[in-house]
Amino acid sequence: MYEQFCPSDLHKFVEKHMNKFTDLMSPYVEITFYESSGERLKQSETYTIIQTYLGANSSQRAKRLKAEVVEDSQSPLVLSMDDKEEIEDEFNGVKVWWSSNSKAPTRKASSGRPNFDVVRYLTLTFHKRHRDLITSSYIQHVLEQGKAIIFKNRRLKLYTNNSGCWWMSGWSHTNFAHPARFETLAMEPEKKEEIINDLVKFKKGKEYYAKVGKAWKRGYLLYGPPGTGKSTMISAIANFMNYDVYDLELTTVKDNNELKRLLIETSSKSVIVIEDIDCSLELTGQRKKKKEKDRNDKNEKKDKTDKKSEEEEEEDDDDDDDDEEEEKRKSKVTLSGLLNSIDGIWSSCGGERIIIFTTNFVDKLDPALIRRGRMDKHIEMSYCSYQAFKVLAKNYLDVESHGDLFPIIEKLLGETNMSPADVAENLMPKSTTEDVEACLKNLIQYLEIAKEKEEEEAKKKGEKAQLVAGKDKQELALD
Ligand SMILES: Nc1ncnc2c1ncn2[C@@H]1O[C@H](COP(=O)(O)OP(=O)(O)OP(=O)(O)O)[C@@H](O)[C@H]1O
Ligand SMILES: [Mg+2]
Repeated sequence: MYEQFCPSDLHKFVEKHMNKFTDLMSPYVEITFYESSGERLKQSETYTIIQTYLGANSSQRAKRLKAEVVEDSQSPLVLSMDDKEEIEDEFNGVKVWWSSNSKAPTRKASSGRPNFDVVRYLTLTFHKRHRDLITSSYIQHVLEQGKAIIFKNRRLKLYTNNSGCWWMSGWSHTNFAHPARFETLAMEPEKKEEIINDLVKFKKGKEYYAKVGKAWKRGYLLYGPPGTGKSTMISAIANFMNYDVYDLELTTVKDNNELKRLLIETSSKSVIVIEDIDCSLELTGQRKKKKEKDRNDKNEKKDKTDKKSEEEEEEDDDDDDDDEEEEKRKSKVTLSGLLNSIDGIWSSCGGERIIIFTTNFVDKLDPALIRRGRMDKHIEMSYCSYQAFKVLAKNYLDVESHGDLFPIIEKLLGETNMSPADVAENLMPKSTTEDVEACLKNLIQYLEIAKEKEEEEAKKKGEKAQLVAGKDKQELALD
């Protein structure tokens, strides 16, 4: 007995064989990229990357686009090709076509449970004579470009190891949204240019570092008085490089092992920051010195006091317990631990990292810590120069000159030390009625007061020095 064919079966049969026939005859090849794969229908990373590439390339050409809000992206809306849309792309003079498609859900997933998810996929079509070029180079190009766009658009992250709980270690993060940029950073244009060039060279240096056999990293030491823009510079660097920031608080790191682990956990394309390095490291030394001093003081006291009351002794015991608890919480990171960790991170995971130390007192630092190779570039952040003031005036007041006030400010800035933070503070209008002239006059007044104070202090110092010199002379004469 022949099986009976119903009309729909016949239709399917004809369609299937027609498709096979056209496939055989067609000079075109198709590659399909599915949106999700595997039992748990995990979103395919490749699909997202290609979709991003096509979104960037198609938004000008495609007529129907899909808009989505994507977490972790800087742009509020991310555009991509809508369903059943097709666009043309060209690579090395070869045309290819991409189409965005979807299939109705299959009735059952392999788990046996009903499956309601629409299957989405992107199809790449090209002539079979370009098979090699497309499979070896074009797809690679699409993936690289797509990744670069995702990287450029992502939100930067600020990681901190300071959770507030001494027993908890590891990084926690939040979005990094500091507005500082090199354009708004007040410093001499040549110096700024030099730093930007250094960063650009570093970013493009992957092959160079590989060639000379060095880990792809760069260390910066930013030093200068408070309020001269060290932290602002770090944010400007992170924004310029599009790198995440790891703000490493050394004083909450338990010991050298934890420090090493934290550094190894940092990702590539990041800035690792240790602020006020002089304070962080001295803690260990200071703590030891302080403890020794306390112990000596106590012993001295004991000798002097013949007998102590029981109450006093109990108090002392409590103090010791507190000391021990405090001691446990304090960082046991040592200078050599820090040096080893820094060198370790470069050798074990060498990819694209910048490490920045800041300090107010560069002379206090151990030369080993800041030697070239560890801290490749030493950048002095200095008091506000006239050039730096001009950047601040443009930022805060949107002016590049104003009557004869700029030359007065130039003269005063040359005669006194004022940080850009103080200058900026004085340039900000104190009320809605204050105009540019009022703000500049405020600054002039502040600069004059600062100058007078500096002169007075210098005078006092001079008098003191004279006094000391006079005394020394007298003593010498008596001898
Ligand atoms: N060079 C600068 N360019 C632009 N703004 C600056 C500059 N220096 C300081 N400022 C302003 O002053 C504020 C304080 O500066 P910042 O925190 O960067 O100083 P710092 O050198 O890190 O100081 P500290 O040594 O106390 O940490 C910033 O928020 C910024 O508004
Ligand atoms: Mg700072």
